[in-house]
Amino acid sequence: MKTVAVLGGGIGGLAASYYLCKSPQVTKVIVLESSSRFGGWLWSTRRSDGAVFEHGPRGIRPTGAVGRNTLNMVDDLGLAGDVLPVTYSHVASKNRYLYVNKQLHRMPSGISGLLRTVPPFSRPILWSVGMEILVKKSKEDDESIHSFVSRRLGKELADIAVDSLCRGVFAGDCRKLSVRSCFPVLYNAEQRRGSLALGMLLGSGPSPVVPARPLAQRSAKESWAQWSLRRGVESLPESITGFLQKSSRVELHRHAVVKQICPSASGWKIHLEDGAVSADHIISALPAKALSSTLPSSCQPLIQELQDIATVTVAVVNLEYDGSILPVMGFGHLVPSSEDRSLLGIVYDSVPFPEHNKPNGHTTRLTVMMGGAWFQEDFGDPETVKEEHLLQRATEAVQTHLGVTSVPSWSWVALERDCIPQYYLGHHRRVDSMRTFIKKKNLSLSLIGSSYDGVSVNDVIFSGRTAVEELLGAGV
Ligand SMILES: Cc1cc2nc3c(=O)[nH]c(=O)nc-3n(C[C@H](O)[C@H](O)[C@H](O)COP(=O)(O)OP(=O)(O)OC[C@H]3O[C@@H](n4cnc5c(N)ncnc54)[C@H](O)[C@@H]3O)c2cc1C
Ligand SMILES: C=Cc1c2[nH]c(c1C)Cc1[nH]c(c(CCC(=O)O)c1C)Cc1[nH]c(c(C)c1CCC(=O)O)Cc1[nH]c(c(C)c1C=C)C2
Repeated sequence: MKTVAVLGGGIGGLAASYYLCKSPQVTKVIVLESSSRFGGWLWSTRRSDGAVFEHGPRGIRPTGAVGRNTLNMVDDLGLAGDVLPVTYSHVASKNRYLYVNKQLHRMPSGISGLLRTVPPFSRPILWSVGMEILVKKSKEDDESIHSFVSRRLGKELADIAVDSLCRGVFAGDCRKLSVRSCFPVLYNAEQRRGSLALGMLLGSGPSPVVPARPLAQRSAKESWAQWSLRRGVESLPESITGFLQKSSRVELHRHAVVKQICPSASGWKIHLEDGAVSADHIISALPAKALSSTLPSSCQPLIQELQDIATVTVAVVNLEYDGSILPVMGFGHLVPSSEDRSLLGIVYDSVPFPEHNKPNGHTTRLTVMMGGAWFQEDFGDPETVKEEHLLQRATEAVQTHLGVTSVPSWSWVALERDCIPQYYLGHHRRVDSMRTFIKKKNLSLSLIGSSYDGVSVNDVIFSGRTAVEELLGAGV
């Protein structure tokens, strides 16, 4: 019987609490969240007229073990009726664009797209994929994503497509990000099969077994590419919080800033701004740097490793326009760093999720994402950047990239500080070394959340589940 303290009430902390709560082995779960709300970066604005705007994640992938796991949770929480699926045949799945040489280019997809030379690329993608089979496997234990893709698929794909992809997932620089930690499927395909193409055909290694419950089965049958929720992605943490509130074994604390955690004879003493709580075990779902500042000096090597996990700041600008203003239909477009270093991309939210538009109004919702690894060099110190400046940069980009000359009828600017961890070269060694330290020192501490084993909502939820399984020694 255990008291477990969960530090941080983002989706990672909530997911861990949800799995803990399902086990009769746990006597008490104490969730400590510093802010006034649970959910962390899952943050949706619901306007009184019914329109929904996402300031964090907007689409969640249903595929793979981690995707099925999230859908199973959504099913269990009774949210299946609120799911907004986007199938692979939807225009938002088929059309993704790159903004290169001041023009939008549809990313090649389907066999015919891969067979032809499609601008901005100078030869067919299938040619690069075919040649890739002949490239020898690397003996390095890690490599930057840019170097990996240049070596295997050619510099052009690395400079344009992969540079953009890394901006559209990590808001990061593919020359610094680790292929092993950011795209383990690609790294494993080379290591196990000697080639990406063969890895894709034959599989690149085992993945956890997660049986599909009805919603996940429906997603596979209907070929969903991504999904959201009717009242926005924030409904997921809200629903988990509702589930936890019903349990007499769970204590949920908002405005509870964790200041210090100290190992004690029986586990941990956790110091808050006002008072302290004790726990047998801690699951930390705090960002790595936040956890590092709570640890005692006896944990010095761990403190240093946690501090060394970099993060980037992203400016997220939601815009609403009257009428249908888009020149093309699709999920959105990404901008490679060679075109504009700090303008990462624009999501055409109204296309995948028209249900989030103002009902009975003809409007278009867009989200412009800026900064990331290039934030400081363009905008300077996040503390001093002005919202009006970010809004102006965002509307100018909509004008130049999409030819929209009208003024947005509504806007929201969010400066999201340190919101995406960057898994730089050697990240896997750092994470291993932190977990080895914890084991060697017999610390009853689990590390979960986006700082370690994947940044997607699915990865973060799965990290919560894995930590609970390791703690309780059973499937949950
Ligand atoms: C703009 C943006 C777009 C994204 N888009 C997608 C997407 O489309 N699909 C996708 O799958 N993922 C997406 N992600 C990634 C995903 O949303 C995040 O990686 C994930 O939400 C991180 O969850 P977390 O619980 O690990 O961390 P967080 O959400 O950061 O939660 C940590 C919590 O800890 C709290 N905390 C911090 N310090 C303390 C302290 N001292 N004491 C107590 N509490 C503390 C914080 O307030 C916070 O609530 C996106 C992220 C961003 C920022
Ligand atoms: C332009 C900046 C960003 C956009 N989304 C994100 C950033 C930083 C964050 C983000 N997007 C995705 C994930 C999860 C990845 C996963 O493993 O599920 C995160 C953290 C999903 C995603 N978005 C794009 C791609 C290619 C992916 C990967 C999964 C998938 O294929 O669906 C493309 C994309 N993101 C943004 C835009 C404008 C865009 C382009 C067309 C916004």
